[in-house]
Parts: sequence; C-alpha cells; structure tokens
Amino acid sequence: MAAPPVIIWEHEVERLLHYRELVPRLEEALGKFSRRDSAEVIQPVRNIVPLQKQNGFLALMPAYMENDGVLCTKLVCFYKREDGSTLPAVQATVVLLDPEYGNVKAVIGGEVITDMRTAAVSAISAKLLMRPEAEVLAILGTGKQALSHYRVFTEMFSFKEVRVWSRTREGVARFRHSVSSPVTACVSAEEAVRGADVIVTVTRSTEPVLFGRWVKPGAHVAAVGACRPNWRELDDGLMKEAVVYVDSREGAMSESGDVILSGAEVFAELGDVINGTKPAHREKKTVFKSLGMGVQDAVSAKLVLDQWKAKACQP
Ligand SMILES: NC(=O)C1=CN([C@@H]2O[C@H](COP(=O)(O)OP(=O)(O)OC[C@H]3O[C@@H](n4cnc5c(N)ncnc54)[C@H](O)[C@@H]3O)[C@@H](O)[C@H]2O)C=CC1
Ligand SMILES: O=C([O-])C1=[NH+]CCC1
Repeated sequence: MAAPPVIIWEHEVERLLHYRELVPRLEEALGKFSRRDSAEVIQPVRNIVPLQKQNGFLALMPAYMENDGVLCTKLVCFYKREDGSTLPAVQATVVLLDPEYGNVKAVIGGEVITDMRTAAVSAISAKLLMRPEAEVLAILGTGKQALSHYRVFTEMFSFKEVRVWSRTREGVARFRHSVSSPVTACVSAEEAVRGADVIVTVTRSTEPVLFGRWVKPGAHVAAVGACRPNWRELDDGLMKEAVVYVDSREGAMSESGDVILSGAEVFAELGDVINGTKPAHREKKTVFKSLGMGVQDAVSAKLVLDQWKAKACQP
C-alpha cells in the first residue's frame, strides 16, 4: 500500500518557496509547454464549474509532465467579490500524484503557490518584453496578487519608482503598510500609468480599468485579472495596438474577454519567445495576457515538495 500523502500547508509553502528557484523553473516549463511535445507537457484547457449562487467558479487544472515524472492538478475557486467583502477572491489546493500508481503523494495549500507563480510569470514577461531602461512600474489593484507582483518585480528589477492605484484609499494604505520601500499612491488609474514603463493589472474588475490612450509607446503591460470570456481589464484600443503575448493560446481563446471581445490577434506565447521561435517586440507596446496554467502549479508544487523533503532529511 502506498504511503499516506504529505500535507504541506500555506505557512510552510511560504517558507519553502523562493523566487530565485521558482522563476527559472517556470521559465523552463513555459518553454516546454509551447513546444507541444506530449512527452514534455500535457495540459488541457481547465475545466470550469460555475458556482452561480456564490458568483464564482471552480476550476480543475491538471498537468502531466511525462519526462519529469510530474502529475498534478490544482483545484481553484475564484469569485467576483464585491469590494469590502472579507471572503477571499481565490482559494486553491494543489494535489501531486505518482504517475505510475495514481496515488496522491502530496496535498499542498495552493494560495501562496498561485500568488507567487502568477507574479513570477508576469515578471518573466517583463524580463522578455520590457525596455531595458524601464524605470517606472505601475500596479493597478492592491490585493494579494498586487503584493506578490510588487515583491517579485522589486526583487528582479531596479525600478526608480513604483506607483499603485486602488479604487479605495484603504486598499492603498494597507498595501503601503505591507511593503518595505516607499510607493507612490495615485488617485486615479490614469495618473498611475501615464509615463509608466511597466504596468501590472491585478484587479477583480470585469470592465476595462486600463485604456490604450494612457499607455506610452514601448510600455509593457502584464494583465492578470479578467479570467473569464466576458470579463475585461483592458480596452479594445490597447488590445488592438499592442503586440499580444499569452501563456496559452488555447486558454486565451476560450477564457480571455480581453482577447475574445476585442478581436485582437494573439502574436505568441511567452514560451515561444523563450524557445526563440517568436521575437520579443520590446520596442513596441506589448501586452502579456495571463490566465494561469496547470503546468505552472505543477512545477511550483514539485519544488515545494522537493524542498520539504530536503528540509525533512536535515538533522
Ligand atoms: N492570471 C492568473 O494566473 C491569476 C489571476 N487571478 C486574478 O487576479 C485578480 C486579482 O486577484 P487577487 O489579488 O487574489 O484578488 P484580491 O481580492 O486580493 O484583490 C483584488 C483587487 O482588485 C480591486 N478591485 C475589485 N473590483 C474592482 C473594480 N471593479 N475596479 C478596479 N479594482 C477592483 C480590489 O480593490 C483589490 O485591490 C482576480 O481577478 C483573480 O481572479 C488570480 C490568480 C491567478
Ligand atoms: O490560474 C489560476 O489559478 C487562476 N486563474 C484565474 C483565477 C485563478
């Protein structure tokens, strides 16, 4: 009989997962995914069950990496919460299985993984697509993703100024309290993004919060919210004038309101740029539309379990 699964919960994931190890693994996984080699990654578009009463969705996100021996699925609920709600916008659990026997090896809290891997992939998009002389970062939204994005972007790059905007003053005040360095609080999204080199949108909005006419030429946008086909964060103007990159073409064509409703053309996946099969248009306005992928959770969970085992073996 197989050993019972290891349970690793959020505070431990927080201790075990570090961007310096996570970022290169995610970069490699994005490249593998975009090669569409079934021995490297099998990852269907996630299955979604609407939770009508709760105004949310349950998503099942499986991924199999045959060459790496990683079989994984994340269960994630995400909600269209009203501001002021004390309930979380995203709740997740990641399950690692043994591909040979099918037994569960580990059950891992998925919130820290979701926050960190999403932010790390946005940072990879910036590494590939922002101008090298980028100085100003703007973050729209001040929730959990805003914080993880702030952390990895300031760890990986040296911005001279970080601006934040939220619909509520409390949101900005809370955010400023949670970070170590000064940030510029902006009273409007327009004020935050005018002249910014890199813009991150991490809101629960279902209507555009970022308009192309505010975004300067050559700026890079990482758009993380709006993960349903009828939800938007970006306007048609931005989607149509920017070169659009995504994590998964299939995912974007079935889930991204910004892509589907604007009719914008998807130029490439990030993995195509990593593999050298599509160029990085750093000189143009670029949008990375993030939706999240099971393979990102799989490599993150594998890293957590490996670190946990390494620590457990230490005397
Ligand atoms: N692309 C991906 O892989 C992932 C995307 N997400 C999405 O990222 C977004 C942010 O997630 P969290 O930070 O966990 O949520 P959160 O609830 O912690 O933060 C949401 C932020 O959006 C703001 N907001 C809410 N409604 C708004 C509106 N109508 N206009 C402008 N701002 C508004 C809130 O004030 C708050 O600052 C959500 O849409 C979530 O579904 C979350 C995880 C992964
Ligand atoms: O990839 C993910 O975990 C999610 N994408 C949208 C909400 C949660």
